[in-house]
Amino acid sequence: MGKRIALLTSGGDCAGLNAVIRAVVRRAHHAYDFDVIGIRKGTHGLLARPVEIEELKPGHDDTALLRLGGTVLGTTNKGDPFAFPMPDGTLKDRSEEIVEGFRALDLDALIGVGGDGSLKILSRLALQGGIPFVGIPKTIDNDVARTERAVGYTTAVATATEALDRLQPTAASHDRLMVLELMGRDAGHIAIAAGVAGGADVVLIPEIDWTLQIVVRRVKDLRVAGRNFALIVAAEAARPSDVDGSAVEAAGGIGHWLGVELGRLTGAETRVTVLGHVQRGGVPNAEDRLLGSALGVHAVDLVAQGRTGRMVAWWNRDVVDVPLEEVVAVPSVVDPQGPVVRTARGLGICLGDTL
Ligand SMILES: Nc1ncnc2c1ncn2[C@@H]1O[C@H](COP(=O)(O)OP(=O)(O)OP(=O)(O)O)[C@@H](O)[C@H]1O
Ligand SMILES: O=P(O)(O)OC[C@H]1O[C@](O)(CO)[C@@H](O)[C@@H]1O
Ligand SMILES: [Mg+2]
Repeated sequence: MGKRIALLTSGGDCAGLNAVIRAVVRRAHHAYDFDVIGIRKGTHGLLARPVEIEELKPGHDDTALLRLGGTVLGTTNKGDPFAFPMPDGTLKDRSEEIVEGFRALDLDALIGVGGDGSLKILSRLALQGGIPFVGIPKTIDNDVARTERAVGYTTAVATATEALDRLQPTAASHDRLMVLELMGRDAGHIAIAAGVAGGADVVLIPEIDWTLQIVVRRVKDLRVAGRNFALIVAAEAARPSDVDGSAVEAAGGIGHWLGVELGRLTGAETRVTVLGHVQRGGVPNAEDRLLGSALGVHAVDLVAQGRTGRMVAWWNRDVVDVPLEEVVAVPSVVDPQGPVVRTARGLGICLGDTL
């Protein structure tokens, strides 16, 4: 008899999630005759009573899902089941309610698509409830360990690069300094990649110590060298080491703070763009569709083989799987000695630590 497997998406949405959903449903039905139950809004769907679910069946028109941003299942990055915020302001462990919700559905396994935070939560729930679980990495932040790429990352980098393509001509036309703040809760993967691809003059990321003083000097040097504009990229988590970080929070984030400070200290007319959720939405690029499809197929194969407690991953031009406990142990941040940083330095991009 075929298995019944559940599928949920969790954490911040990103482009390519629907390609994953399509792949899981197709593989489950066509190769194994499994039923797939979609759980709505991540773990919230299993907390609700009645649980919020829908049966997912492959349709002849499901290719539309490949092109569709967001997640048709809904998602959440709020309401940690182990410390759930209650209306009275207290935090409550509601994990057992989720396990009960899962058990009541008489399911054989759970596939969860999530970033670092979600995969940590879902693996803990799976251990506690004895739920056979397979994880699929997705996050624009690309900070999931043991995979070279998470679904959604390359689309976000393409969007951020396009933002620089659009900022450069207007910066040059108006003799302006443009600051672009990019997402990345704790990591600078989007900023360093888009900074290189989009020709930034300065890229500031949390993994490399940088000072405002050096950024100011680079901007002034550019002007002396005859450049009439500058492109500064800052990851949202980047903070200067020569200024109290609270000033950044007070300004409303690193982008706005840099805009004020660089304008003041260089005399350049400055404009700030905070790209925000534009990086999460939109049509997935070909790479995220391919990655999402490959990881979705492999996740179902693992369930079919009874090889759970693992995350599917992209490594060395191949689809592989790794133990979840290795994934959740540490996040993947930008390697200051790695190839992208070396490339940036090789191109003469200032990373705020040295001129
Ligand atoms: N029910 C929940 N499911 C998933 N994450 C939750 C939940 N409640 C709270 N969180 C917290 O929200 C954060 C998840 O946000 P985060 O944005 O990092 O999501 P993610 O799953 O890691 O994916 P992404 O990085 O793409 O958003 C984590 O720090 C996690 O602890
Ligand atoms: O959608 P929210 O709750 O504003 O979360 C934003 C965060 O989620 C992400 O987009 C993905 O983790 C981060 O880059 C960002 O810090
Ligand atoms: Mg995350």
